[in-house]
Amino acid sequence: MIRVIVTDIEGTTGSIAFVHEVLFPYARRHLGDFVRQHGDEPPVAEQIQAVRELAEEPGADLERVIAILEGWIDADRKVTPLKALQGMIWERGYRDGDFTGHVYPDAIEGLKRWHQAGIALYVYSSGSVQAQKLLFGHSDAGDLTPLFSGYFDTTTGPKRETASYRRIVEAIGEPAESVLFLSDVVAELDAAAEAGLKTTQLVREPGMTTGDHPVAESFDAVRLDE
Ligand SMILES: CSCCC(=O)C(=O)COP(=O)(O)O
Ligand SMILES: [Mg+2]
Repeated sequence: MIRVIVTDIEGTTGSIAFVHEVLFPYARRHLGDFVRQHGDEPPVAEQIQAVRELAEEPGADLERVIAILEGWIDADRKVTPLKALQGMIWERGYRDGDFTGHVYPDAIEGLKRWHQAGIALYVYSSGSVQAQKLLFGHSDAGDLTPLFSGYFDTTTGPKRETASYRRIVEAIGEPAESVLFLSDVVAELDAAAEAGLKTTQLVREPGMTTGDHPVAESFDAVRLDE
């Protein structure tokens, strides 16, 4: 019996286009100014130092750090310091009303229905926990954060590694087989299934690569009894 649902964001609760055509370009546009203005503040300084370590360039000055981060945005690297800084930058965009978080109508309804039925809902995204809370807190349908019991990001581990899902299940405190993971990416679902979770792939676009997981075109079609 499914007691917990853990959901991916990009391609699952919301569109890939929103992330790649709105969020990433906004972060890229504001990255340089943000790092120059806030680089001395401890939460930002910590991530700048993490960039130097991850890039193995301990002597990188601020402009070099900015260039490394811009390269990582362009390559869609799911690395923690970039994801943490993007979350901080998006905060202003949401606050100023430059955009709202895209969530598919069927996802909004599905999340509300499952929450109402007593199923605990969690998010697992490469976007930082701050970014996740911002997206659902400033969604097209208003504040959806009361629906969620918790959030996981790359500080728990990469989404394509089985160990990440073992950590999530341990943190949630439920048996793996009572946890359903929703994602559009087969490699993420494979890793979750390897850890014993139930899985369903969201196939929102025709022609997407599928694997050995149940598929659903929308949250309406997600089965909890498979
Ligand atoms: C939290 S919204 C931004 C999502 C993001 O930065 C990203 O890289 C998408 O990752 P996901 O794991 O949701 O596919
Ligand atoms: Mg995804």
